[in-house]
Amino acid sequence: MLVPLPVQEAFDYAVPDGMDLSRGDQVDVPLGPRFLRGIVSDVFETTGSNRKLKSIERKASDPSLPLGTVDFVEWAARWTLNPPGEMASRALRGLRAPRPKPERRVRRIGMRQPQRATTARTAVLEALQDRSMTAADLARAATVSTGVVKGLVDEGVLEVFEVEAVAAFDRPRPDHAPAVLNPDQAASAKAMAGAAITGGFAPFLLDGITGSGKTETYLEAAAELLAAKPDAQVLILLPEIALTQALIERITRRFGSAPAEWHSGVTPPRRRQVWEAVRAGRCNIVVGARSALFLPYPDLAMIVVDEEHDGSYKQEEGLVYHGRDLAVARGRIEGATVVLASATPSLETLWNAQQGRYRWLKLRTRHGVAVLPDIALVDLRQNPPDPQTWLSQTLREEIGANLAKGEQSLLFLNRRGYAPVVLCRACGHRLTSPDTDSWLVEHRYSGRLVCHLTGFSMPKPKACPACGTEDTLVSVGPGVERVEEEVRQLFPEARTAVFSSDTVPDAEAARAMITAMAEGEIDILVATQAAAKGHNFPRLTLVGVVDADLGLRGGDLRAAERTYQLLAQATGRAGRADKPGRAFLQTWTPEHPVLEALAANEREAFVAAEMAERELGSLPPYGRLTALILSSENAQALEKTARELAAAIPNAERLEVYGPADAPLALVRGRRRKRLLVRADRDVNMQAFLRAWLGRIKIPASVRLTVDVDPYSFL
Ligand SMILES: Nc1ncnc2c1ncn2[C@@H]1O[C@H](COP(=O)(O)OP(=O)(O)OP(=O)(O)O)[C@@H](O)[C@H]1O
Ligand SMILES: [Zn+2]
Repeated sequence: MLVPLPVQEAFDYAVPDGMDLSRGDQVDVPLGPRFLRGIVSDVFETTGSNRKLKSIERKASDPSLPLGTVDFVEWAARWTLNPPGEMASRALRGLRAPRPKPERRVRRIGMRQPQRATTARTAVLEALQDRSMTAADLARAATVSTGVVKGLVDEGVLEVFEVEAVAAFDRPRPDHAPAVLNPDQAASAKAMAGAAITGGFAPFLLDGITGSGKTETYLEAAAELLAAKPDAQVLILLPEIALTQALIERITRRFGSAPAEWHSGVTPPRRRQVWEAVRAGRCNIVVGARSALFLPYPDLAMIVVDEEHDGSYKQEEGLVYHGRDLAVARGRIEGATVVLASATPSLETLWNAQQGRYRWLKLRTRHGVAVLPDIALVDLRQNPPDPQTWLSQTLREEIGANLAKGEQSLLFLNRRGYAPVVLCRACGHRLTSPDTDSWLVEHRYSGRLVCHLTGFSMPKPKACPACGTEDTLVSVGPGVERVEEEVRQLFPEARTAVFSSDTVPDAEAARAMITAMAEGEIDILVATQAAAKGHNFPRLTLVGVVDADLGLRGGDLRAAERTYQLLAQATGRAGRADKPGRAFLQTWTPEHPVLEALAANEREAFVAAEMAERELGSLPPYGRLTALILSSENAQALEKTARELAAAIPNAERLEVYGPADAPLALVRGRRRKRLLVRADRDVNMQAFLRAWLGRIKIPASVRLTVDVDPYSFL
């Protein structure tokens, strides 16, 4: 039995006589004074008189989980070392949400006629006929006010009744609005669709430059699959909620019906509807965030992981897992086709493609007349911005010229807020978060200083908290808000906007901003990575990267890879339609290999150099890593646990453990943090090693241990 508790084992319960159970069934089981919802993982006969087992209370009326879903959560738990019951409870999330409120609709009572037939009333009855609708829909259909509908209800011509709101997911129509694919696209779509129709695990890398039509291609593959197998289910994962609206609209246009949407921004009642529809096979296409992997698909035939390289697929809080890796695992378990799509695939995925584990499909050109933008490096040593400004002469002139032509520009800076650091001119004190090792970032829109790590915020103080002098706090460095300020001063007549998670907090706001951009209502968009990936802005022809060195300074395992990906994505927004695009990267180190590779559009050379470095250190994808993070409010308990953990390391070959050491972020929300890092060759069974190790020691309640298999953050 898998029950949602932080333990590694499954629980045993006795099956009452006459209860017919099988793997995947939902049951309620007693645990102490409570009942918990469990998933049956195994049913077996015991012999002999073992200890007395408690009995299952009842079999739930909720639908069972499909076997593939149970296999998947168990596999995911073993791989990530998360408790299986907690993984399983992920798969029940939508079911725990409340049902939507019943819908109130109106319908006619027999053939009763109104006493006085006005034009408005006749229009209502004509619009309604013998159907039922909500009063609001009916009024809209008849173009009258809802008062007219209400009048007819009061008179007894119409009646109000309640129906359970069932989400109807219309079947996608594969022949609704097919795209005409170019030869590369068509060959790729055919390969993916063919594999999905045949069935069996088939992983693909869909490797196409930005704007080459990867989305177009996998949607055609999905269409071909659904034409051959109308009951098949397709899951499309996106790294950011901000990208979902555009894709949903595209799918709706392509298939004549909207897909289901699944992410944290979807209301709980809606999530319940989606869960039930997916389980019942009433829904064929799901667009979602990584958590959509846990839905109970009975017939999953294709999983697309769009922008597969994106670090947002890694869930860092709570249950730590990598959505892309779990997508591949789910595909293997379901015997499905998995499509990893990207213009800048991760080194892990490229490695798998090179090894022949993934079939490698390539789209080499942009669709139609569009071409990749020309990328130029702006050497800030030759061409420095004026003091307290951030745009070089070159970039200013380019933006001005673009504006004069009536074309759109995007300025990319991956930093939210106004200024990343606030310091005191009098004593040099830098303002930090009170309980966390991080600088406070100034936000002018909200007038607050914000810790980006924990969300802590406070008003900007008048006096320095260290020396008490007034009016000495200065903002150092730029964030997007500050670049926007500069743009407004330089080009007061331009329509300027900021796109970051502060100005675009949810899917609705993203849709509004993307529409404004697509319709040409914005001239200059200053954006963080929230706008730099995946979007399709047809009128955008100039991209300026304000600080191309930013991501290279961190120096963790993937700093170069991530910077390459992010800047290739950002510059790839330019020139996607008929007009050619240009991109300018401002840098103090134009000789950096990452920037040289970007400017020369030489991804292969960059990848080869980066792979060679990883191979030297036996680092991913040539080796495997796992991080162990210990944290506690109690410094002594933390020290002691770290020492015990270090003393309990099992012997193992081709595997090393580094640490414990203070984490770079040594204090978060008042908790001290220590890290250990395990590196192993690829053929070492990392999970078995970790289980043996962690089985040797007991972690006290005051210390939290997080196991991060394949870490992306090293803080
Ligand atoms: N075969 C086609 N017919 C018509 N339009 C196409 C075709 N292929 C691509 N396009 C258009 O080209 C543009 C880019 O395509 P798409 O968004 O699918 O590219 P992508 O490779 O997914 O992009 P990115 O990696 O940058 O997110 C879109 O406007 C799309 O409609
Ligand atoms: Zn001071």
